[in-house]
Amino acid sequence: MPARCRSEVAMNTGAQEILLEVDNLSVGFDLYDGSAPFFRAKRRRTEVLHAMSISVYTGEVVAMVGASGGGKTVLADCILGRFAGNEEVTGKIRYRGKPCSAEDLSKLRGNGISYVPQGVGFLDPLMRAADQVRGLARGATREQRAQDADRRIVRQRELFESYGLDREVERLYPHQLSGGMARRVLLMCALMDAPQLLVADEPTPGLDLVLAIHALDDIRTFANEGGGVLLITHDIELALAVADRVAIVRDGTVVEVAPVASFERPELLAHPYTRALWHALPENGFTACDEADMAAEGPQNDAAKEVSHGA
Ligand SMILES: Nc1ncnc2c1ncn2[C@@H]1O[C@H](COP(=O)(O)OP(=O)(O)OP(=O)(O)O)[C@@H](O)[C@H]1O
Ligand code: NI
Repeated sequence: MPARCRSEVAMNTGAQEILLEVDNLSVGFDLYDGSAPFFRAKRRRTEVLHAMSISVYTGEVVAMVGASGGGKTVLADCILGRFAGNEEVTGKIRYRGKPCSAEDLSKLRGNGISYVPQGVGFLDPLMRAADQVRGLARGATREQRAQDADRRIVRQRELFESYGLDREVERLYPHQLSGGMARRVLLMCALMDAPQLLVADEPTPGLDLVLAIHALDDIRTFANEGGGVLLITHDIELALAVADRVAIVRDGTVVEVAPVASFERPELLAHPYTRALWHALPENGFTACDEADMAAEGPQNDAAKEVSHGA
């Protein structure tokens, strides 16, 4: 992992505006008990997000770190207005201060908020790489759409060049792309429409180190130029390399949001789970977490649980 991407690119110093506020979001899914015969199957509600709160300002990268199954992708789906239909959702999501319904959020997708999905299965298997990145041309008239299509070709070629993808790759279908190429195509799809907020769900697995650094630099540069990024990752080292703040997710809730600087001194970290993650970093001795101790201990410093941005 890169030592500190943040030092390589000057930080944005402009006034920050709030882009995204997730406020006390809870999500429960209705599931049917598969062990019972169909006509007796009972519906059971399982809550996977519990009063989750997180904010992202312009100019910052907020990393969301936590174990598998913690609810990070469910949160991303909610922000993108992608609901399965079998869930109950409470709480609020605001974009630029405005409370958004599921419909508002799905309209913002590609029009302000872009997504880098976790799986390469999001690519259309029947569409060539260049067309996936270009997306649909927009415009009220045929002439406007033709102009937009030309602009998209130029932008797609810039992105391909910057990500080291040859012209031959333009014509490949997803099954012909390597894992690393497919991930780059996903990232380029998200950057195509000049979003304000990027929600990136594990954008680097499958990339070699050089490309992972490139992807992180790109995410950092995007924020420095005034965008905001919610970067979902398992990898705390990656989070510390690129983010301004790190939100620690555990069992469907954010247990702590800490500025990256707090990870230099574990006593600045409020929650035992965050400190356990810190101790598990190779440079800090690689000590395994003791789940029982963490369950017994609560956060030690409630005031540090949610820190203000840029703190
Ligand atoms: N449509 C759904 N119906 C029922 N349960 C779901 C649904 N989508 C997700 N879940 C459950 O919600 C929980 C959180 O899943 P999620 O994919 O958000 O975790 P994650 O933190 O993104 O994990 P990973 O790091 O492995 O990607 C899991 O227990 C998952 O099984
Ligand atoms: Ni996930």
